[in-house]
Amino acid sequence: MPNKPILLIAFGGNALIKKGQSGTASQQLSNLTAPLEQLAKLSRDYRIVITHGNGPQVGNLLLQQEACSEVPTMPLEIIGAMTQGQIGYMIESTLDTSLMFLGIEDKRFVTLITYVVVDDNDPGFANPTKPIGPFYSPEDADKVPYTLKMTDKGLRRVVASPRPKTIVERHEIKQLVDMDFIVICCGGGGIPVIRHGRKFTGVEAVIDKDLASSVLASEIRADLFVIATDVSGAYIDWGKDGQALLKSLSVEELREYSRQGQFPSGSMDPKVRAIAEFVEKTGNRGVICNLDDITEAIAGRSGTQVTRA
Ligand SMILES: NC(=O)OP(=O)(O)O
Repeated sequence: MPNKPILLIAFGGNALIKKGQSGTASQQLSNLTAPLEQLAKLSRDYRIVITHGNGPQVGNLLLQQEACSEVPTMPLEIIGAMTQGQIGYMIESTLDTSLMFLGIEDKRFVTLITYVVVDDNDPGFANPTKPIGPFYSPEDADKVPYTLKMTDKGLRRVVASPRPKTIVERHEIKQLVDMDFIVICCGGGGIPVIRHGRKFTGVEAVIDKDLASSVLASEIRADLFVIATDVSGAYIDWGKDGQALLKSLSVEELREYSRQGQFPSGSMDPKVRAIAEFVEKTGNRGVICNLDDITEAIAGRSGTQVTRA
């Protein structure tokens, strides 16, 4: 119903493949079960948009493409589009099962191919920062023909990641949401495109899904923006003896911790910036939480809760 609040929830691609897993289809489908059972229940009270990352999946598909010389290798934005179908299918099939078990037979859902406009002069093209694919040992660094960078979780291949400016299908997404479809979109941060008037051209990059989700959440005026990941929220002094979960704070306080460098640049800081931008633009609540705690976090009892005041 149109009067239900709009919840936009973003799942990390890393959260679909847990630490130590290779990322088989059955592992990813199994990892989706707990979050989607929660979302199926929440669909009674919220209009829902699901976005998702693709870092591990897009990197794995790229490796498969590069390993085969018999057929042409696709450019990165087309591989990103493949992950929208791949992960969208896994989310749809798991959601369908969850809705069926709850006896919610009339709920409709759809996965939408989504373009996201970027600027062709974005500095992200010259300085690759987006980690994709598997982790590498330091001994591998000299053996692979692509750029590796040390992230807070380990050594990974990195690709260009321009900032998202606008979501091309935002009106279609809003209309589907208002019809109470659960909409799965903006997969992998969206397919990066440059706009030339009415024409869009794909560019080789992977957009940060948290930043793209924040743009979409503001553009469709979501009432609540949740980033669900593999940790319980944003921590200060992460990895140190006194590390502490930030439970409830204002957007100014969150920005100040970010300025102090409290959040790792390749993982938590983009989530913090995405939530801060949404709260500043809309005045609505933003939450960072664990994938298993979505319901509790939406109720305000778990995760990091960020508000304007
Ligand atoms: N595209 C993207 O941000 O993916 P991850 O969330 O998997 O890093």
